[in-house]
Amino acid sequence: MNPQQRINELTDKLIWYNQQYYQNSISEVDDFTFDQQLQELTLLEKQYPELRRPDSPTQRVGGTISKEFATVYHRFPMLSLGNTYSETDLIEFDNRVRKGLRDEPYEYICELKFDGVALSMTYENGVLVQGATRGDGVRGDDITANIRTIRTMPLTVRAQDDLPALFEVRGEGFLPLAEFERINKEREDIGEPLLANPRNAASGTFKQQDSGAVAKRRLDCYLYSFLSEPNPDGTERFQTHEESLVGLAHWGFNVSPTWRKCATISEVMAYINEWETRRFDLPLGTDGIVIKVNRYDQQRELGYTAKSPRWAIAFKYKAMAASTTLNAINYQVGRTGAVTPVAMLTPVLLAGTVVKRASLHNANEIQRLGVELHDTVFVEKGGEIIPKVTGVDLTKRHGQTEPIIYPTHCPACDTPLIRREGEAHFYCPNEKGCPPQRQARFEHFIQRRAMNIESLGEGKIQLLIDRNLVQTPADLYDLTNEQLLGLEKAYPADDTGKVRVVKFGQKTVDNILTAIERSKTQPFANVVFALGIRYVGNTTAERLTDYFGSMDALMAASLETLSGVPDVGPRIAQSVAEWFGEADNQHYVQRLKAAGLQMVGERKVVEAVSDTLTGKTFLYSGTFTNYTREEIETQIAAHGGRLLSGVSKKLNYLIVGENAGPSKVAKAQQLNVPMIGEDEFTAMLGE
Ligand SMILES: NC(=O)c1ccc[n+]([C@@H]2O[C@H](COP(=O)([O-])OP(=O)(O)OC[C@H]3O[C@@H](n4cnc5c(N)ncnc54)[C@H](O)[C@@H]3O)[C@@H](O)[C@H]2O)c1
Ligand SMILES: [Zn+2]
Repeated sequence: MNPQQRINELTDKLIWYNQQYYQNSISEVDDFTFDQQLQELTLLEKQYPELRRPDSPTQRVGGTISKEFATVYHRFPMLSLGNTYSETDLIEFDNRVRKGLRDEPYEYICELKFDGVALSMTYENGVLVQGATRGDGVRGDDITANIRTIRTMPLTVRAQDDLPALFEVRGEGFLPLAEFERINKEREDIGEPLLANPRNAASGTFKQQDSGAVAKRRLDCYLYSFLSEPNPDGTERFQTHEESLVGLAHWGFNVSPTWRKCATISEVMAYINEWETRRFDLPLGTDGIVIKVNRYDQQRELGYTAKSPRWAIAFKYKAMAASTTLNAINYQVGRTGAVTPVAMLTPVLLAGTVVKRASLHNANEIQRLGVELHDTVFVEKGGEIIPKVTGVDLTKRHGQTEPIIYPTHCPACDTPLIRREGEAHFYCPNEKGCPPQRQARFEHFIQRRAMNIESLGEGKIQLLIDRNLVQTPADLYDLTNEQLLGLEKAYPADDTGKVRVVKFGQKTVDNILTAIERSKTQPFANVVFALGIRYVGNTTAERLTDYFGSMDALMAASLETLSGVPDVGPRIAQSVAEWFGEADNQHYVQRLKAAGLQMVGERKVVEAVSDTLTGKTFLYSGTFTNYTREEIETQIAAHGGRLLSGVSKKLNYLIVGENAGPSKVAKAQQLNVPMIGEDEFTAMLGE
């Protein structure tokens, strides 16, 4: 391939990766591969400057702006950072800095490189007025409503000291690891595809239209930069980056306490080494460290390239990888029947912990990796807690490897597996009889957010199932003291090496029976969630119970009615309708009802006030001065109107509030759906 062809190929590829990464929050390749290709392109362009394309990704910040949000122009451009994976490059960086500053003394501030999304927040007279993404560096997306959901982000800065009337702070928005795990656990629970990694999840979340949905994911942000115009007398608010970090923290901004001032590049190296493993104890993913010249006057002296400051550089850690042997694959069956392959490995030390298993995601992934049994594989730990298999060391492949034959039947109950249209996972369809699915169904039922019978956890359920005392969760309500007292079983050692003994003494039995009795007072929404209908998580359960008010009404609802419930899309509606359509499930619900569980909502069904809105359909978007979300819905229902879940030809009115979703507004315009404000709506009620 000649240089021109290679330059074109790399340019096209990198543009495509950038687009996927910044627009769709998808990583087509790992960062190391991306950075290597970018590096190769940079070198080629240096060698053949005349071949550099005007759209080259070496010349611009990779992000873009989107149509869904209003565009904002940054007062100060938001740049990228030069990056390196090598210590030699760092020493060269240090040499360039020394030369650039003509041997004047200087210091560095080292920070962790947080792996999330760059955000910029503007404050006017101490009030947060705008939050934006980096976009292409010059223009970004206005995501103020989403940024307001960050609990640690001050909406107003109440400082005693004189604040500049206008200033900007910048930082990295991220999804804390614990939150990432929680969301994925919940998604797994209700059969949703899992989020790939915390960085892409954060970036996808910040770009959602519905800030209510954003608020449910507890995003956070670490601030690392302060910008304002100089004081009227020409002096700067802060003289150094260090002062700005201290100042930000003092004003109540969330500054990670992990930064450190370093006098020399060897102190920087020590910081790098120290955090190479310590970073895994932090509450978020990090992928390196950032080194910045401390004094602002020196930063100005060093200046910028087209894309990044010359006074800073990112040192990136190569993903922590180890190589080991793949001994076997364990196929685990989840609550919804999804089969997940887990790699069983010869134990190996990785980022300070011994790793014995790693995720292989699904059948496609096994095929993509081309991995065989007894291969030497690479395992990596990224932001996530569970490491993953990322490749095969083909140089170590020997004659004894065996192709992996993906099971065609459930490893637990031998039912033929099925694959649904467009899904990567295989499923065992034997929901009721498959042992792990049955057990998971019980575990779902007893969890705190459902019926809260957690005293049955840790193997006790398994024993009840093993002894045939319960078939479905409804059987729990028939258990007696005599049946439970004295039950005992020793379970063989698992890979922790401990034999587990499950034993039902009188005290345990009392606790269990009390918890079962008490579960009858759990709210109706918890009962609906406990049923374990695919795609019905806590929030959806609440939406359904609010809307229908009783189990009878919910069971009788048609697919069409279900689809009209706010936040319930066609996919969920279908799943709910199918579930209640099965005779088995109807019988199950009847038994729970007979046991005395809550089958009606506590919130009373809305009382009719008038029929002024009868026959009219509504949808609202944004926030209102005189109504909360709930109140506006109540008003619509109380006056006989109906709420729709999306903009369509069937919609009569879109009620538009502050920060209304631009896509809804655009669609309403396109379909000629009248848009009304809050006051017009109030007038329609005729009150
Ligand atoms: N895998 C892919 O497909 C793919 C595609 C595009 C980009 N990428 C990755 O993204 C990188 C390019 O992204 P980039 O231009 O945002 O550069 P970058 O992420 O390497 O560095 C700049 C960014 O670092 C962040 N940052 C985190 N902590 C910081 C701190 N303490 N101080 C200052 N900034 C901090 C800021 O968001 C800033 O915008 C690439 O090097 C690559 O690794 C990957
Ligand atoms: Zn099965």
